[in-house]
Amino acid sequence: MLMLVVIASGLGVVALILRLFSPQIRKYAAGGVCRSTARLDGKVALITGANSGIGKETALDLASRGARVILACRDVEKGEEAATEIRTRVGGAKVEVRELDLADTCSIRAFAQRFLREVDHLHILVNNAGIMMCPYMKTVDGFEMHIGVSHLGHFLLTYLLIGLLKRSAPSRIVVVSSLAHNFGWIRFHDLHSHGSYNSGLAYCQSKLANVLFTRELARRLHGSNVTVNSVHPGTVRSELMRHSTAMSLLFAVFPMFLKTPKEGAQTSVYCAVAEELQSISGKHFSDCAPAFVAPQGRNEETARTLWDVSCELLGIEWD
Ligand SMILES: NC(=O)C1=CN([C@@H]2O[C@H](COP(=O)(O)OP(=O)(O)OC[C@H]3O[C@@H](n4cnc5c(N)ncnc54)[C@H](OP(=O)(O)O)[C@@H]3O)[C@@H](O)[C@H]2O)C=CC1
Ligand SMILES: CC1=C(/C=C/C(C)=C/C=C/C(C)=C/C=O)C(C)(C)CCC1
Repeated sequence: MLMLVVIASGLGVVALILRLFSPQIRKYAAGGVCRSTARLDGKVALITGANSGIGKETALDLASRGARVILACRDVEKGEEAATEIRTRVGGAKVEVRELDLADTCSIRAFAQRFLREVDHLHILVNNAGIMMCPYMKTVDGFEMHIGVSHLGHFLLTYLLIGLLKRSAPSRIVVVSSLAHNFGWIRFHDLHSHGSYNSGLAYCQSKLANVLFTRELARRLHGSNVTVNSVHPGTVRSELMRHSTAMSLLFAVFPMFLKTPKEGAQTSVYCAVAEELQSISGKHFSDCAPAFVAPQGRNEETARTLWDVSCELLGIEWD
């Protein structure tokens, strides 16, 4: 009984301290801000998963700088709602919605075909869409959902659009990864978790794949005036936690530690527009500053092997 009283009082004290210091914690949690005032008039930006969270706020920011922004969403209705909100918040915003399901290579190919037919330039590609800790699921093509959407889907999309990005240069690719890449490793022997599945590890693997893809692509794009950098957006209140009750609870109990989606979008925007990053490629950023990359994210051999395996799985040749 006494133990329970001690624990309850302890928790009460912690809650009180958190409440007292909430404004300070919020200020710290908000993180870095993109200070660039760069305009994007005449530029075209494409953002995947732009109907919610970080993607929507990234779209809003780029639209407010004058860019024509294409929201690539798997649910067009949700995309249109986001576009309407952006038009309301940014007068004269040039936003369009197009259907793209990264869990289906036919959808990715159809999206790219139409995009290449109808859009002349592409200056900014933000590979933002992602899914976290879902129950075991496969994409239409039989890939495990995390690696299928976050890595393989974006790999194919980038492959199909790379010619346009090169013709539109200077252009930039931003890959939204995560601090979670630190806890991942690429399971080449069982990339799709047929043997055993852990949703957290599957997420970490997909985010590590984002970092490795960024570095290998940067190496291959050297001299093309197309740059690619990866990003950790911070811990952000969004719909990403929808599959994890534990995470949702943790986030509900400690809201002051979380970034808003707008704060979470700052590093993506920074990598997309900052003048000082014009020729920076293959790097990882967090809070609008260079960030630590785990050793497994710096391994060139792993990056090359992942590249080859990805090409094979997608049935493409990309030299
Ligand atoms: N929130 C956080 O704390 C962190 C987020 N990140 C990364 O940030 C990125 C954005 O996440 P966030 O904004 O937080 O989460 P949200 O869940 O709010 O946004 C994810 C977006 O990805 C879309 N998406 C999911 N699956 C597919 C698919 N098959 N095809 C097309 N789009 C798809 C979702 O569409 P729909 O709405 O239809 O499901 C949604 O628009 C992710 O890559 C995530 O891993 C990284 C670190 C921390
Ligand atoms: C422990 C702990 C927290 C949990 C942080 C977590 C669990 C972050 C997860 C980040 C993710 C999922 C990144 C996505 O890529 C809070 C809520 C900050 C509050 C303070 C204590």
